[in-house]
Amino acid sequence: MYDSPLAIQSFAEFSEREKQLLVCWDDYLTKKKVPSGLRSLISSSWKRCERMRVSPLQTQVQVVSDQYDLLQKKVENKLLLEVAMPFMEEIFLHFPTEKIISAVLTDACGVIIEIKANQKSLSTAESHTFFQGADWTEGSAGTNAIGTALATGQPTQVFGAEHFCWAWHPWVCSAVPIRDPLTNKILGILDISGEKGLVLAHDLYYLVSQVGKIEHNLTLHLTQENALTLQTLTDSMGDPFVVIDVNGTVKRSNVPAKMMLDLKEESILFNILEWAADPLEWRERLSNIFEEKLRSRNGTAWVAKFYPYKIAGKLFGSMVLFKKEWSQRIQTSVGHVARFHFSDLVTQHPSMLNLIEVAKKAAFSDQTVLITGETGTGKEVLAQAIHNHGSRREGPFVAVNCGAIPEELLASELFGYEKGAFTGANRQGKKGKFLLADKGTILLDEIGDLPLKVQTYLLRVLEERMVHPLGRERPIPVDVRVIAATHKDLEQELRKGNFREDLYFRLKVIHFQLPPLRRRKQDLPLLVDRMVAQLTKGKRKPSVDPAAMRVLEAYHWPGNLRELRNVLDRALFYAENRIGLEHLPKEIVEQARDREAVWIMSSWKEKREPLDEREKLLWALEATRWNITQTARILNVSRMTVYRWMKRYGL
Ligand SMILES: Nc1ncnc2c1ncn2[C@@H]1O[C@H](COP(=O)(O)OP(=O)(O)OP(=O)(O)O)[C@@H](O)[C@H]1O
Repeated sequence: MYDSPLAIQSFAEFSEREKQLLVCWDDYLTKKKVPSGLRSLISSSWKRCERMRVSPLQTQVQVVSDQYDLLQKKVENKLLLEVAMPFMEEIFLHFPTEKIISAVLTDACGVIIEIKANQKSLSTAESHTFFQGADWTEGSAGTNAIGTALATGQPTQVFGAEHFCWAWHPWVCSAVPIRDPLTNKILGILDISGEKGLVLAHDLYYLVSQVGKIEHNLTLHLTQENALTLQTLTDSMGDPFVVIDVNGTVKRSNVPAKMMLDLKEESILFNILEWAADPLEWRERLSNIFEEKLRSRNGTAWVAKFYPYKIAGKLFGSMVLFKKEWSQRIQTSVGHVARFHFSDLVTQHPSMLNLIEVAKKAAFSDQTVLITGETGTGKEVLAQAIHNHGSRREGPFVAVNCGAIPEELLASELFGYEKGAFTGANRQGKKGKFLLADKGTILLDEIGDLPLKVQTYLLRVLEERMVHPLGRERPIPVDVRVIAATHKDLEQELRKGNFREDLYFRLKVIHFQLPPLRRRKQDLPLLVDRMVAQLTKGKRKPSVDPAAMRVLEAYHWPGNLRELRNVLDRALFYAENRIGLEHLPKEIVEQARDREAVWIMSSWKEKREPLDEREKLLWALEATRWNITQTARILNVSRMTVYRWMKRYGL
């Protein structure tokens, strides 16, 4: 049989085809044989329905979403909804006014998340479970344009008795998958369903062209979002990052670049830093990946790694990532002095308060301490506070980032070497970090990255309290308190064979696990206040708007305290005497709002007391900072309804 995506080719064959299809449907169900007059896309779908035990006599489909789940789905599909809605409105305007016809949008699982129709159509659709939250996949609803388009990934029209379930035989529906422009994954389905007689009124090709426009707009949004995500991501990186054009003009830079390299947008990268090589030469090299050494104005040595920035094969410039030279990077605290004290660990969180109490006691012992926690939770800050509180406070605090040192140099960096120990070694020999930390504390940061060979040396040092510099016959006694830190799950590394069990138990004599910031939200106002004070260093301290604080409280902080500090640093860079929403990265504001909206819905759910219309409206308006579109989405009504209710309740 022909396999056009269209159910019928011309209106002239309408009644003939209608009868033919009914016979096909009857034959298939009674005689169990595939009728010849059927499009193969339909016969394949019927077979799938049989396998999935869909009842051809069912009159309803599964409803998977209650109000809360539906809201979750809307939040997850926020961008799709935002982009598709204007096109659904446009389609709706083309509908014949008195006819039963609706435009719907589903998510990638075939669940309806938006519907546009006149009142009459809505009531009819309601009786056929064609409403928000209903599952229109083939498994739930049998052959239908939405489910079959999802199953085949193709634009699909399903007419009359082509529907596997008789209850939808009075209908015709057309559906087109909307795909993610970047990954080509189906994001959802746009569908028009209506009375059978309207088969030609809603041309499948019109829908295809509307979906084309939706996908185009999605590309534009994604490009903008990517730029925003990139900005937030690069701001929270901690290392300077810039994008330059082919002339070396800085087009984009993150906060660390502005602060540490004193770079401004539109300045010429090659003119403002002191380069080891002639910048003119390597301008030519921008189409390749390469590294260059340089010094910033304060004398810090950096390595800049250039990555070509190409769009569709054309070179636009370069993305440049700066890293401190490893010799400067491995030592995280400056001048072997610990800056942080327990008084810096502001908290009201019960488990943090308890941790601080135990850590204060631990500060007076010489036992090895292991500090674990996600990146940026303050592991080094805690290590410094322990050092500064105990009897070693007058001694040095040496912090070593084990993950930043090339593996072949790690042992000599930690334990030192005698003069002439190996080719390329410093003539005078080198005192290792352990000896530098004598009478003080050594922090072995990123201990999870320590190669197995060096783990063996370290275990020996811990057991013997002696170091063996390379090339030296006799070991040297050393009096060091060891604190190790990692964001890795060491037990998992142990199971994978990447970490020695004996070393693990030796290190975790006292173990502190720092909670992520999202689990100590009550500390946010305190932390913000303290960090803003630290960052403004005695200058006039800007206030933080309550709205901005609420966003900070709602955000989930994957980069923890470091990310918070970077966000505040960035905000202070732009703000004058108050930090407002406009000074926070847009992505953080939007994510926080979405989360809050979900939270509001869940608290309604928990409350279980029916809220009246005005109360619900107020909650939703508050949650979205009076954003009408978002409020409408939360309440599952149109924007016009929100305006009407606001007027009705004098809001
Ligand atoms: N209690 C605090 N008060 C102020 N700032 C803090 C505090 N804790 C952490 N920070 C900030 O967060 C940054 C990251 O902290 P720290 O380096 O201790 O985290 P970490 O857990 O060791 O991170 P990583 O695992 O990435 O090494 C610090 O540089 C500091 O700016």
